[in-house]
Amino acid sequence: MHTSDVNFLHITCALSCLIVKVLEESDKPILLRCFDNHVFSCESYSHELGNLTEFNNPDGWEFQQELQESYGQVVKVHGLFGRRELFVFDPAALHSILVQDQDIYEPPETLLCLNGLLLGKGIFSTANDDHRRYRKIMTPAFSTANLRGMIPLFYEVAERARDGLIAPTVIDAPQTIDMNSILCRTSLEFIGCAGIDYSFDPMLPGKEQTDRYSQALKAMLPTAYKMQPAFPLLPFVAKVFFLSFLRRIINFIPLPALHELRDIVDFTYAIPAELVQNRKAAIEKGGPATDNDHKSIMSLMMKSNASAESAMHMTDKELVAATSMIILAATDTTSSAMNRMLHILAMYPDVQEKLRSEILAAPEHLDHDTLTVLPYLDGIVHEILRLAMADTVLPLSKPITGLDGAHMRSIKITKGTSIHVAIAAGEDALEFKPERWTNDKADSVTTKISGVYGNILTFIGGGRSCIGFQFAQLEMKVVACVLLRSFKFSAPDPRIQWRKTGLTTSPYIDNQSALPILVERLKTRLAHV
Ligand code: HEM
Repeated sequence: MHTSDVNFLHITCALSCLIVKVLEESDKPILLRCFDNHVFSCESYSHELGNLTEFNNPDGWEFQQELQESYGQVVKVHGLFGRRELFVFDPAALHSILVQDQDIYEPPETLLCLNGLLLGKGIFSTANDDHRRYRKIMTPAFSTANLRGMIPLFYEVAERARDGLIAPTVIDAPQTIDMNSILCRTSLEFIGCAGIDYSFDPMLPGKEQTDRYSQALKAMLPTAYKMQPAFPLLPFVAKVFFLSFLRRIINFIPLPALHELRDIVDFTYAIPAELVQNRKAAIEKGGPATDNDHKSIMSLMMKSNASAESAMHMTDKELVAATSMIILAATDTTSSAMNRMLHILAMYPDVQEKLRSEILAAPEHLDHDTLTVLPYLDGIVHEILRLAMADTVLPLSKPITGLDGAHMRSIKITKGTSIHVAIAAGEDALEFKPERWTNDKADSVTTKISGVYGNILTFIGGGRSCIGFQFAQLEMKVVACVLLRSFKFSAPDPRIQWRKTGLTTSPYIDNQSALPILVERLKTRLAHV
């Protein structure tokens, strides 16, 4: 089964664009055991913006694919004002960057500063020990035991989407529905309810989603990226100016995008700040704020404030930053993956029917452990999330040849070089094969690349890997179980194109974000809708 027409593989990272920066001069990091290929330099670029335009272009994934196909395992690309950057596909190099030598590769300071100015101090705006501290505080909230407790919430949200957003439209006859808007609302509501115990959207029939907080968060990064050429100044700005002074200066700079961004930042601070205060007050009174409260990620994180270890305590500001960061990290990424899933299922009726049979043979409400082991569902979700199968990517063991003709087994990386981590590669990378995941086949590949499981880099790997990958997989599984029991999906609009939007990809038709799919109610199977 080939899906080049869907280009379904590209789901990218939450916030940091998968660029890391080398912190020390070193011969060590990139050990390339590649065949006699060249470190090619990408020829076409602008002197000011380098290759940024190509990377940020809605069709930027094609550019990355072209780089890999035309040049090889390591490509020299151009950053802002002619800076040398590397694009790396080689699995041994990726392992070195993400796992083995991760301490000498960190996200660029500009990016950490940007995230810090927009969201506050937290997991997305810090490096080294600070980052490790935030990760240590947040990790227990994503434990299997806690995820088990969240499953009923996931079902409650998916069923509200089914009953409020889809069923009323298809009650009499099949209809073409924009599933993108429904899945975006659903994924936000998932993280709202299970993440911070806050309902963004009642998901009632005929009502548009109007939550201003989520819309402001969504607009934050695209608005900031309008000022990307000024990003190199951010570390200086963050070091020299107090935030309160900076805020005052902004009022006098005649840049509409900057003012827009200031208002977004103010607004997105207010809601989590209120949530944190309410939760603290409830805890002080001795009980949870609501019935679900004790299960949400936020309240689980707040538990660390009772820890005897003071480094595990979070200030109110840190909790506010963590709230916004979790919502940003969890929303577009998951809705993009769920969109892919429905698009693929609508394109391949046999796959959809096979999955529906497995779901119908199981009880209607599954617990965590059953959701993790339904084999075909598991294969589909892994396959949708898969980005690269490294064992087929690169011939190994031979040195690389530099532009000067010299053979190299390693490349000297100068301090400050930015490295782009390639997350989609592989000979059969564009083929949709859920079967490759059955019986743990994917884990038996020979060349390991450091992802969180089974040789994929969808969630990156190492110390900055996605903390919510199991949360996301469970959301996708619950959505598949609830929707496939009730509806049949078919005839996706052939004009749907997957485009890079900010940091993830979304389905588009004529420059509008949309995933029109024909939805039919399965009457015999759904008495209650
Ligand atoms: C299909 C859905 C998802 C995808 C593809 C995804 C992907 C990623 C990637 C690639 C990173 C690394 C970013 C970087 O280093 O620049 C990341 C980090 C992160 N993700 Fe996810 N993510 C998803 C869902 C979620 C969810 C549902 C949550 C929370 C509930 C979450 C929370 C986080 C956090 C907190 C980090 C930062 C980890 C750190 O820096 O230590 N993600 N995610």
